[in-house]
Amino acid sequence: MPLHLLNQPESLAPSGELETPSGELAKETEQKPAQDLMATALGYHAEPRPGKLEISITKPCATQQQLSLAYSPGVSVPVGAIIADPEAVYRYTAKGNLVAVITDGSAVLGLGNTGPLASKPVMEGKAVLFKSFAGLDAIDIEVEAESPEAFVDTVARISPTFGGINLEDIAAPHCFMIEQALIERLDIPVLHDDQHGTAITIAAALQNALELQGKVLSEIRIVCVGAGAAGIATLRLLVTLGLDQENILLVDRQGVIREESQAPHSYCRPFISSSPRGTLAEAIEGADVFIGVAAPNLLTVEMLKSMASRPIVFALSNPDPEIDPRLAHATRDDLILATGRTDYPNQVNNVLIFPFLFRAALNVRARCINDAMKLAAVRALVELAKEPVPEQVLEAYGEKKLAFGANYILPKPLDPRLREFVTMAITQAAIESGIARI
Ligand SMILES: NC(=O)C1=CN([C@@H]2O[C@H](COP(=O)(O)OP(=O)(O)OC[C@H]3O[C@@H](n4cnc5c(N)ncnc54)[C@H](OP(=O)(O)O)[C@@H]3O)[C@@H](O)[C@H]2O)C=CC1
Ligand SMILES: CC(=O)C(=O)O
Ligand SMILES: [Mg+2]
Repeated sequence: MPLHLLNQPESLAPSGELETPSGELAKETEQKPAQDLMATALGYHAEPRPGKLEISITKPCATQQQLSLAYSPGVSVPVGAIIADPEAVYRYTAKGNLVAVITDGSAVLGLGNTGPLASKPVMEGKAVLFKSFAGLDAIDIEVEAESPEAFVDTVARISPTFGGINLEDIAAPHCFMIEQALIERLDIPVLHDDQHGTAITIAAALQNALELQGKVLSEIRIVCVGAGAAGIATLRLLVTLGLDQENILLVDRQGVIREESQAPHSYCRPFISSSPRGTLAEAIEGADVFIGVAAPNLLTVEMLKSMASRPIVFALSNPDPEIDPRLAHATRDDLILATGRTDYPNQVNNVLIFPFLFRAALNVRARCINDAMKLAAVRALVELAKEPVPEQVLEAYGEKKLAFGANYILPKPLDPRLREFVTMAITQAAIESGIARI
């Protein structure tokens, strides 16, 4: 049974009671929905058969002739074709539509280092999203690796099977070196989703939220809690898009990262601050934007109250955000709030991006996923959020109306337009930037 659910009956539930005027949550009434979620989630994963994936075959294999084509002797013919021309593998095998979702289990959602075995439901889940949102076949691979080098070696050795490698839930700082090493070593796209999928989604959501709040990226002051995969990649992308490096305070367990010696790893270096502010409470005072990619319940009511007018709070730790959304909304009515969860408005989650980055990359057989493709993905999400929302999406979410505004800053993950709109934008960027192979 997942430890997280067992140990945290206060885990947020969408239909729980509102907080009391004093700000305390009515815990007793919350336990019921949390227990319901436990039972429902376990039942969903266990029945009618364990897990969320199965393999299906695409060629008939019911007669002697079909068997002799699928297996010996017929199968030797495509083998010969691939020996003669390795690119023929894309014509005669499933490689070109197959993505590996690979983890070492070191940073699983916000649950921490669960190890590879316990990460399997999350990785199967990512594979489900690849298939249902982008039509890509994906298989989860959980690796027991004694070092980052061993992990890289394992992934490189199994890479001939796949058209792309989605690295998932690998903790900083190893994730940076692992992704870079694999990009250099392999000729298929490799992407660490928690870095780039998250950064792209946050960048798009932030641009739209800023527009709604009447603020501009180059002038805002931002506090990011979590100096890991998601935090570092997001700040890098936001700086590329115009955020002033001087206006960033990056916070880890020790507080604002202000000195090299205090930084948990060298990837923090560009974001070391000279500010006198040391604690999160000091950092957040007057800030326009809070980005939480760290752990639950780090942003207190007092901190939220101390932010600038019309603040933006992205509390993105999964499954439990840095602040309870109901508490946040009860504290301020001028904020725009997002979480990583499906059961609240404004889901800022990399699911909006990773299926389509790989769909586009595999469509044109791109050797890698480059910056032009990532920036095109940001723009596509920004634009799609401003289009009228189809009836099908309203039905899927049980909503009467959804329109660009404080409670709808990004398209919903179940929006079928994402597949065409976002994939097309990324594909176009791949072609124009010259990395498409077909
Ligand atoms: N909504 C979304 O789409 C996504 C959300 N996330 C969420 O972001 C979080 C981080 O993920 P990721 O970057 O991949 O993981 P990493 O392990 O790479 O980074 C987590 C970082 O957060 C820090 N941290 C943990 N607890 C605290 C704390 N109490 N105060 C300050 N810093 C803290 C860690 O420090 P230390 O190393 O000392 O533990 C580490 O620097 C997770 O909760 C995850 O669910 C991630 C990706 C996508
Ligand atoms: C969404 C996601 O990838 C994470 O929380 O790790
Ligand atoms: Mg993840």
